[in-house]
Amino acid sequence: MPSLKAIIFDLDGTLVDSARDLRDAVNVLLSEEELRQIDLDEVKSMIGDGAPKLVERAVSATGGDLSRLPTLVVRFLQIYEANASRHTEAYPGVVETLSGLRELRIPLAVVTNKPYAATIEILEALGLRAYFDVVVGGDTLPERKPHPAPIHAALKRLGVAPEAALMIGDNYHDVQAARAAGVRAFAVTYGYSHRPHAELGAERLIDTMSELLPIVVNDAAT
Ligand SMILES: O=C(O)COP(=O)(O)O
Ligand SMILES: [Mg+2]
Repeated sequence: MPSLKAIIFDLDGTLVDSARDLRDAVNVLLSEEELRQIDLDEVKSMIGDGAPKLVERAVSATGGDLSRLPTLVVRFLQIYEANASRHTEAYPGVVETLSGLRELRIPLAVVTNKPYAATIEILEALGLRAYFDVVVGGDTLPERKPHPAPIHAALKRLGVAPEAALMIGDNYHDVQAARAAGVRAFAVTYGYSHRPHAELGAERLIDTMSELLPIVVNDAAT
């Protein structure tokens, strides 16, 4: 990858496993609404398209009143933002990889559909904030992935052309957004993909983040 000038990471399901904190916050909301609780697998199938969509899916799956959605999303964010990093942890190999990429002086960005405030809280709590030159949240712009605008915004702030960048995500919307932005995309085979990894359309699949650094180093050497 000789021309690689920046790497853009998705957050949930790619850098961090945040499903337990999301489940717990959703369940506080659901119990306030006197709706049934959801389990970890259910919440994983609902993550990926931002907080409003997560709340909509959870309320709809548990038979709640969707006409109150805007209020419920505001309440969910209050609950979640106060507890976003209790159980959330970086996946294996993430810290070493980010540190190795920084040593190679490759600019790094996070482009996530998670709201910006919770994103920063998690990155700071896990000691990851300093690795990233740019962080774009799900509420930073009017558009979010799979729209290419958040990726374009990150690249503009990094001063890097799309063809010199690589996106890494766990979900279809990451690959779609990257494609629409003219950026290459890899996908991880863990995380919360809603469809089989082979069908994500990624140029390459990686089973753990530890695979990334050797790929970047080897490609740069060829
Ligand atoms: O908050 C979400 O639903 C997903 O966030 P992600 O874009 O980091 O996977
Ligand atoms: Mg994700």
